[in-house]
Amino acid sequence: MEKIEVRGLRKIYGGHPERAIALLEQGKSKQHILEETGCTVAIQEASFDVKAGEIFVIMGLSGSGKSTVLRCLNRLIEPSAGSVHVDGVDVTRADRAGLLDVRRRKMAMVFQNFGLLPHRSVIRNVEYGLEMQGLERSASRPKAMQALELVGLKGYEEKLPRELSGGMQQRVGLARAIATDAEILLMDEAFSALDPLIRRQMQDELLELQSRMNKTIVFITHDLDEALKLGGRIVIMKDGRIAQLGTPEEILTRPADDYVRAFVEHVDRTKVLTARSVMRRPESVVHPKDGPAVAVKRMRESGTSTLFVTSQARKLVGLVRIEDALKLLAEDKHSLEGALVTDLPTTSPDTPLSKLVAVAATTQIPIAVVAEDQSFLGIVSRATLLASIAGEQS
Ligand SMILES: Nc1ncnc2c1ncn2[C@@H]1O[C@H](COP(=O)(O)OP(=O)(O)OP(=O)(O)O)[C@@H](O)[C@H]1O
Repeated sequence: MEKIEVRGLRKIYGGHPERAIALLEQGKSKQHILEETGCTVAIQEASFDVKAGEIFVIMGLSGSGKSTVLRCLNRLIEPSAGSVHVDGVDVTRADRAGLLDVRRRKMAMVFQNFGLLPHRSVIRNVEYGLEMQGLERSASRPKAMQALELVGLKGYEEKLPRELSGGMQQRVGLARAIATDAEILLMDEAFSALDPLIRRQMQDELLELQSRMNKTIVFITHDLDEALKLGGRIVIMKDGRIAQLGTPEEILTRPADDYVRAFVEHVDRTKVLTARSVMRRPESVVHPKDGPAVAVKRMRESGTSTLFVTSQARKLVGLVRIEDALKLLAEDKHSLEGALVTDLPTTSPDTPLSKLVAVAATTQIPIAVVAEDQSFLGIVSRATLLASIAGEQS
């Protein structure tokens, strides 16, 4: 069971949603439906799952339906059709009391314009969500203090929102959401009102916080760079439909259609793509005990002049060059030992291409991608690296 399961979600604004839905099912366009019925189709159809602990980004241009989808999750907007399950409970069927409980305990929202109460001090703003949960001041104060400390605002408790910068105000908004202990944070363009520098700083802080909090976060943005940076997975919305759902790497390397392709065209791929997404399995490897004859044969078969040597447990041992293997063969040696190059360029699978480029510049041999336990995962050759940066699709 996923944390949030959305199935067949639809939202039509206007007086005759049934007619609009019937036309939608006939495959009519948003525009046609608007002209015919006066209804705006905000969500044509959306189905997706959000996993516990992930940052799930909903991204799209203005009017694509992101905010409507987010607000259907806690029914701030009433869906016209479809279901939303949170921890297995259908929110769309919840009664008023059940719904209030979901909004107060399960999901907390962080808004673009911070949503702070101007006449309340910082700490009283953070306590607000806890008051809504019915907590006494004596119980809410320590929780609010803890949340403020987590977002780096210790010492600002008694300030008023207007005495803080935009970035700090949004930290108060975040602290208020965190203090409620809600497992799900709904963040609606939460950083869009901030200056670019502060915005990037807040993104970093959110990632850092998330590594400690492990909440489930649904984050809306119209900014692709922000989506790629924050999203474990990203939904790209277009005209109230999901154009693509995937990891940042999938969206960059395998755009689902021309719309997504055009969207991602100008992204700096070297910051998003990692060694894992461009590495290839080597044609073959050799074990140390296989000896030079086997090594030479494998290199000839695969047309390469080097071969990686791995242990039986697939750990990287080193590399052998064809000229050295031939020399061993001529000397009638049966072990690769004398020809093993062990000082190799290696990298972790999570290294971004921007860093790999620097490694590739220092070596002629492919870079070996190894896991933490030295398991050999694949290779990145200079040619692969250049092609990936240039945006050639695999
Ligand atoms: N209350 C409403 N009444 C009528 N139409 C609405 C209402 N709210 C949104 N819409 C329409 O629904 C569509 C989707 O809007 P929505 O706000 O969900 O998109 P969005 O992607 O979040 O855009 P933005 O980034 O501009 O907020 C748009 O065509 C919008 O005009």
